[in-house]
Amino acid sequence: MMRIGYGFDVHEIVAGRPLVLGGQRIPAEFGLLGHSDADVVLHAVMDAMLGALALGDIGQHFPNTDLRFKDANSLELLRHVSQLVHERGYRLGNLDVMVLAEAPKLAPYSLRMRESIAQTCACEVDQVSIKATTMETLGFVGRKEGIAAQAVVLLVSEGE
Ligand SMILES: Nc1ccn([C@@H]2O[C@H](COP(=O)(O)O)[C@@H](O)[C@H]2O)c(=O)n1
Ligand SMILES: C[C@@]1(CO)OP(=O)(O)OP(=O)(O)OC[C@H]1O
Repeated sequence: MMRIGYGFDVHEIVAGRPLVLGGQRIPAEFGLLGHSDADVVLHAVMDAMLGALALGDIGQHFPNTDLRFKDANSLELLRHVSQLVHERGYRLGNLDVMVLAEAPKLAPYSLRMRESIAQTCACEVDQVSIKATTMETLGFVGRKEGIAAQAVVLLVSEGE
């Protein structure tokens, strides 16, 4: 049995916060606004994993009104979601992420992001893909007002 899931998230660019994407601190003169560490990549990945099993979304599992998640490390939230997937009898087949960011250039950090996700989800690095695109200066991404990420995930029944 296989299940597919899709996730999307956006966070606003602000000064004075670290930029954390895919569980990695990325050098930049700005960060992202959020209740948690605002890791838009991991948020899209978690929503895709939850969506694949019709388990709701991250806002339901980790409410942004709950002080336990203030400045939360999203890798810890991903570990929890990955555990839920295993408890339901599934494992990650593969996941593919598209990051929409005008800056910074993310390709140099892609492997490290993939490694942190793979380690947290107990899978191989080649099961995790992270790509990035600019929006060619168009829209809120193009104006450097925010960064967005989309993710698709395939989950496979344990044993298959
Ligand atoms: N934040 C980004 C955006 C893009 N890249 C890489 O550059 C390539 C060209 O981007 P376009 O938006 O002009 O198509 C893209 O394919 C990525 O390899 C990046 O690393 N970080
Ligand atoms: C991850 C959570 C945790 O409080 O925080 P935020 O940083 O607000 O991120 P968002 O993607 O807006 O919502 C999900 C929340 O569950």
